[in-house]
Amino acid sequence: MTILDGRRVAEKVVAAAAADIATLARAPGLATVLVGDDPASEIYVRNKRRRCVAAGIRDLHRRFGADVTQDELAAAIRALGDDPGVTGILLQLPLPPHLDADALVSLIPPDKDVDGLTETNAGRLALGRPGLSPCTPLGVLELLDAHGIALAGAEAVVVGRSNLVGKPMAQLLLRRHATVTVCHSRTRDLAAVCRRADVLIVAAGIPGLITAEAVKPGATVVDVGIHRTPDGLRGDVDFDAVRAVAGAITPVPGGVGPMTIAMLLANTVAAARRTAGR
Ligand SMILES: Nc1nc(=O)c2c([nH]1)NC[C@@H]1CN(c3ccc(C(=O)N[C@@H](CCC(=O)O)C(=O)O)cc3)C=[N+]21
Repeated sequence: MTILDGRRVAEKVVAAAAADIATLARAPGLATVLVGDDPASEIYVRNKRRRCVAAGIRDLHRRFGADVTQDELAAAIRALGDDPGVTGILLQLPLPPHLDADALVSLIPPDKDVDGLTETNAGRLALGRPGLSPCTPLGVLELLDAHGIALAGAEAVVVGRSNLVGKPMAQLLLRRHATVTVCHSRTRDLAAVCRRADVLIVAAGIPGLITAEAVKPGATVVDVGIHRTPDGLRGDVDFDAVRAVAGAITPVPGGVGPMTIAMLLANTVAAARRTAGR
């Protein structure tokens, strides 16, 4: 059984991004936009900024109170979009409920959209054209590739259908010639579908959802979930039970999370190149 070590692979991706940045005429500038005071979001954004700064990215953080209006935030995102010194924009989700996240994401110029969340980038991914894709699914692929896990012709099952993870994950796996099934909360007999998977990717947001009976012996299991429990950080996969049947598995923490941040750096470099026309 192989542990898919996200921290180790992330180090390599970050080092490659830092080397790329050193060759650019001007360092990329990433605007992380954080609204409100959700403690988990604060930790994620702090980690993202720290890694970016260490790689030579200019940190253009913007912080707004939970009571910011849609119009104020829209004006701020438009200003970042117009600012040539800002080469990437990340709007941390979720937003407080009075804000329309879709409308705000739509204001991000597609070539500054380091999260790959705009309609343009989702469409580019669906059509197989070059663009920016979401960091978490990109990180999952990078982690699988680093461990030589074959995707062409493999049965891949994705649990979860969010715009940030499940849907783009399915698109990326299709692009890599996997046979892709997408499951969700209304799937009948989730365990039976998951058991077909050679590669099982779980992004459901439900702690411990995947137990050993849902995993084919020898399968690769990637856990995108992250939950703060009294026993510490846990994923969507019952790690201790599933590791006994899986051929390879990601830990939480130390699996997909560090890869997400590493791919943010890679996307920030790609976005800077796109906006500079290189
Ligand atoms: N617009 C947007 N883009 C995102 O990419 C995005 C988002 N919104 N909203 C929330 C999720 C969550 N996310 C994580 C990033 C890093 C870790 C990470 O570094 N995890 C560490 C543990 C860190 C800790 O929580 O202590 C690990 O798994 O080893 C986790 C989760 C990005 N997200």
